[in-house]
Amino acid sequence: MTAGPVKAVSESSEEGGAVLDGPSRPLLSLDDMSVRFALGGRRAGETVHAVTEARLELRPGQVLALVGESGCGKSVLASALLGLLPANAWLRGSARVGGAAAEEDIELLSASERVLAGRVRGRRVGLVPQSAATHLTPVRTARAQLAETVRELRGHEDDGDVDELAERVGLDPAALEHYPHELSGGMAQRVAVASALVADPPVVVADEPTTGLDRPLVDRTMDLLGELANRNRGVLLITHDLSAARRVATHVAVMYASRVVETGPAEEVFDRPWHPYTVGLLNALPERGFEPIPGHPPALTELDALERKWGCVFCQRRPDTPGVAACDGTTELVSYGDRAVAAHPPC
Ligand SMILES: Nc1ncnc2c1ncn2[C@@H]1O[C@H](COP(=O)(O)OP(=O)(O)OP(=O)(O)O)[C@@H](O)[C@H]1O
Ligand code: NI
Repeated sequence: MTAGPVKAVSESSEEGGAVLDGPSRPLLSLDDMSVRFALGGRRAGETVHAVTEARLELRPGQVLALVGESGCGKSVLASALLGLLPANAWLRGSARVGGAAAEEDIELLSASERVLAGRVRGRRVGLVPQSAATHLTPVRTARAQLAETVRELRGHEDDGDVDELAERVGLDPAALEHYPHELSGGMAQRVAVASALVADPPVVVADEPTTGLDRPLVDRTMDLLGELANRNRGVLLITHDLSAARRVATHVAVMYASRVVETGPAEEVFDRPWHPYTVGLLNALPERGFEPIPGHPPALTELDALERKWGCVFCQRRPDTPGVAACDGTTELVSYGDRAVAAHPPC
C-alpha cells in the first residue's frame, strides 16, 4: 500500500549508523508474495494457497492492521517474514525489510537461517507471536527468559532492564518470577510483547497481541503499538479485533481467502469501504448490528480452480451486498490514489 504523508526519518540506523534525510524508505515491502503448503498423507497432491500475491508496504510511523477472518492467511504471512514456516511451505515473490540505505535491505523470503537468526529476528523485525504462552519455555521463569533475550540482543543486561520492559507492557515485575504455567494468558501475552521490544526493532509484527486481555489492557497494548509508530517504527498488527485496530491503525489491509482485497488509510477504509468483504466485516461489528457475513470462505485447496472459474471468490459467497458496485471478476489489486481494491471499483 502507499502511505499518506510520511515523516522523514532522521536518526541513526542500527546497522550502518548513517543518518537518513529526505523521504523515508519503506521498512517492509511485500511484492507478489505467495505461500503455499503441500499437503501430505491422505491429502497428498493437494496444495493450500495460504497467501496469494500479497503486495503491501509499511513505512515509518505506520500501524498497518492486517484484518480478515480466521484462516485467511494472516499468521502464515507473518511467519513467512521471519522464516518460521514448516518445511512443506513453498514461497514465491519478495519481502524486503528496508534499512537506512538500499545496501542494508534484506530479502526475507530467500534469507538463510543464519541471516534470519543473526540479523532479522528481534533486531530488524520483532515478533509478538500468536498464542504467546506456547512460545515460552516451561521450565524457566518469565524473568529468566526475558533476561536471556536482553543479553542476546543487547549484549549485556542490567538489573533494571527487565523490570523496565515489564512496566512498559503493563506487567507487575513481580509477576516475572512465575513459570509460564503460572501466568494467565494475558500475562504471557505481555511477556511476548516485552520480548519483541527488547532491541527496539524498526518493524514489529504483532499477531493477535491482545488475545486473552480485557478491554483496558487491549487499549493499553494498542496504545503501546501506537507509540512505537510515533517514534517512527512500523507495526504490522494482525488482528480479528477491528475495534482495537481502529484505535491505532493508520492503514488497513483486508485479507480474504489468501489475498489482500483492499488497502488504504485506516480512516477512509473504515468509513468508506469499497470491497464488499470489508463492508461485511464492518457490518459484523457490535456497534453496526453484529450482522455476520453469510456462508463460508472457500477451501484454500480449491482456490486456484475457484478463481479461474469465478474471479472474485467473495462475490461467489455473497453476490448481493447492497450499495456496492458490481464485481468485474478479477483478483488483481488496483490502485486508486493511496487506496487499492481488488475486483470491485470504488463506489
Ligand atoms: N503447515 C501448514 N500446512 C498446511 N496448511 C497450513 C499450514 N499452516 C497453515 N495452513 C493453512 O493456511 C491457511 C491460513 O492460516 P493462517 O494461520 O495464516 O490463518 P489466519 O488468518 O492467521 O487465521 P487466525 O485468525 O485463525 O489465526 C489456513 O487454511 C491453514 O489451515
Ligand atoms: Ni466480487
